[in-house]
Amino acid sequence: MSGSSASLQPPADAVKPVRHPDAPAPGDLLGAHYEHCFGCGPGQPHGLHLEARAGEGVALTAEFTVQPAHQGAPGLAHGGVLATALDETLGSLNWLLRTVAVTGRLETDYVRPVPVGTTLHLAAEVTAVAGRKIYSRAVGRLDGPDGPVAVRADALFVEVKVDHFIDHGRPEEIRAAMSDPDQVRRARAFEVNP
Ligand SMILES: CCCCCCCC(=O)SCCNC(=O)CCNC(=O)[C@H](O)C(C)(C)COP(=O)(O)OP(=O)(O)OC[C@H]1O[C@@H](n2cnc3c(N)ncnc32)[C@H](O)[C@@H]1OP(=O)(O)O
Repeated sequence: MSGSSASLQPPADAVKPVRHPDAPAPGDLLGAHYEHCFGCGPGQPHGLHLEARAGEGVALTAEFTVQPAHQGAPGLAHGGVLATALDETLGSLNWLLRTVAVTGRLETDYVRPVPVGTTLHLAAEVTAVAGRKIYSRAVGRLDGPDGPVAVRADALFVEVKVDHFIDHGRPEEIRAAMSDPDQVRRARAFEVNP
């Protein structure tokens, strides 16, 4: 069974997403937005180290290889980790819009078990935008970009101001991220247009 809930159906006045003119070119790796991000950061030993690559329009692809640290049942990826991979992939789309946004709702279908050692091939796209609301979907496949579907998600991201992170984040990490001398890294920690 699948199908997303009513709150993930774009309203009648939703518009098509517009790729930002400064978005990375199709085929370019997006790179980690923040060193300590559990989804993509190189500084998280047990993180997913997910690598996303810009596609055409407001779409991208990503890969994540399931490690032993990501198990739920013996030899199988934990469902929450797979949801994280989908969330991270979907969240990366906002970089192509250059909109700062956070996940409001994420609905996941688990279609096939994902063994440890598997590389999950993810593809995601923004389907519609309505004011601050960004509607998107993603699919994760086994054995290659055209392999069998293992997971699917529909999501709603909500645009926020950078204050969202400043007001709610733990001061130590906020201070460290804000004092990074690299201007691009500093901005991307919050996915703000540098
Ligand atoms: C830097 C980027 C990193 C990316 C990492 C990957 C992405 C992530 O994991 S982000 C972390 C997880 N997410 C969070 O922590 C978000 C926590 N939630 C919040 O902060 C707030 O609830 C937030 C910002 C989503 C919405 O709050 P707020 O800004 O007050 O907006 P609010 O007025 O409630 O909602 C705006 C619209 O979105 C809709 N909406 C908000 N949440 C939901 C939801 N869960 N389901 C459906 N609709 C929703 C509202 O109905 C409203 O719609 P409308 O404009 O039609 O009335």
